[in-house]
Amino acid sequence: MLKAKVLSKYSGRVMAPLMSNFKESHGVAGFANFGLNTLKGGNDEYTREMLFWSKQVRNISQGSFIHHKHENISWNNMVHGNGHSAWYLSNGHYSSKSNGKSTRELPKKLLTSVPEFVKLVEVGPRDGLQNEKDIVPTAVKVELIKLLVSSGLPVVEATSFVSPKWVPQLADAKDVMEAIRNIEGARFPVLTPNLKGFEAAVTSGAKEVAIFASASESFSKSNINCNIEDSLIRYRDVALAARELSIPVRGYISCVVGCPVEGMVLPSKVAYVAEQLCDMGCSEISLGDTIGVGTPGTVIPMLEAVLDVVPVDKLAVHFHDTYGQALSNILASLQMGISTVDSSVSGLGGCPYAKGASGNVATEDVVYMLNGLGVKTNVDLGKLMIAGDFICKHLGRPSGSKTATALNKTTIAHASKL
Ligand SMILES: CC(C)(COP(=O)([O-])OP(=O)([O-])OC[C@H]1O[C@@H](n2cnc3c(N)ncnc32)[C@H](O)[C@@H]1OP(=O)([O-])[O-])[C@@H](O)C(=O)NCCC(=O)NCCSC(=O)C[C@@](C)(O)CC(=O)[O-]
Repeated sequence: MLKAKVLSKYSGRVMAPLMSNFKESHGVAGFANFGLNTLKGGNDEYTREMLFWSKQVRNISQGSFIHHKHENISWNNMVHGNGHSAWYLSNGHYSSKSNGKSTRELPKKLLTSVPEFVKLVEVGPRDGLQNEKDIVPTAVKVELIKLLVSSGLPVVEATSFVSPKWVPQLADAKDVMEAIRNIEGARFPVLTPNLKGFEAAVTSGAKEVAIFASASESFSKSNINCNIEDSLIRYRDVALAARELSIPVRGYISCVVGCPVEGMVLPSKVAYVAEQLCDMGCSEISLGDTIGVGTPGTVIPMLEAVLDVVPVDKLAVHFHDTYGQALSNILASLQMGISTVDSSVSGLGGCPYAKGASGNVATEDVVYMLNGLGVKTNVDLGKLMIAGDFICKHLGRPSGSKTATALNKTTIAHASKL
């Protein structure tokens, strides 16, 4: 019932435009075409949904979407500043602020379901720094966290209480927690893979924890050294201990679209793990495209499957940007009602157990897009860029954020004319 409702609600709005892209890319080989190849792979579940969408495209192509295309948005509009996305200012900057219209006033068919407020969960200090070749000093991590909080981010994932043999980059978890103990204005969840990690986290002052399961057996084994069922048993113990202390638990699911070893991951597998995490009392479930292979074409069916079993207000999305698809996937997720988005300042990150995966979507890019949509985040983009500059200088490399790069270039270009 819910499934049918979700499909009828989203397939027309979201999938019709997407299907024409599928058609165009049909037949292109390689992993970059991951979504489509999985659809072509003869998998029944996908094939059924594919047929459904094709029908929707035929029905809609004569009607609302094509017609709508001419109504409000054109590329010229956007670039020259009459649209909602970017405004050229006299100081040589583009502002991503919308032109004062709320999301509700934006083109109705595509954007009415986008939430008015999005909670950003900054994962840079944890997901970002866990993958650095050189270990970042504790003092730098702490300064980064302070700068991120001062930009207005409401949640900053601070570190992980995992085995230091597995992730030496975060072996200073206790010291980080000690140093940020008195920082106000944000919440600081930490990753805990088992009871040992949970107890250490609580002793170090953690008030929120996150457990991290996988939708792929192979990734579960390489990341936490056990299969999915055993991980769920472990996590039930953590969730129980947390409930006794009234500590909220976030549940992650990795590899929600693809796995570095197994390839395609079925939406039903993701939904199964999501339901288990929900049943054990997770207050939020973050769906991670760990290797960044998803496109809206694979992300939407996955979200539909999860929405059948977990209420939308409990869901968060976590996209790595390996194939440059993260922002489109986020927009599709927002259109489906999800209002919590994970991101990483300057696009830091990657998972040490997912070879080839690049960083998370950059927080600066997400804030820029949300500003353009008129969606509130309470994050100050300028202050966020200061945090990004700080960590990039320390790491000795350019920002992974296109927004930060563009705004910094504009500033330099403008200054050189003065
Ligand atoms: C889960 C384990 C511990 C199992 O590791 P194991 O080796 O199977 O565990 P064990 O119970 O046999 O213990 C081995 C040693 O680790 C110690 N140990 C055991 N637990 C802890 C602990 N909590 N803290 C500190 N030490 C610990 C334990 O005491 C023992 O020490 P020894 O006796 O050899 O000296 C290990 O595999 C591990 O730490 N894995 C974490 C790996 C990790 O952090 N990966 C990155 C997470 S990112 C992710 O999952 C994706 C996500 C969330 O970002 C979403 C996305 O991007 O999509």
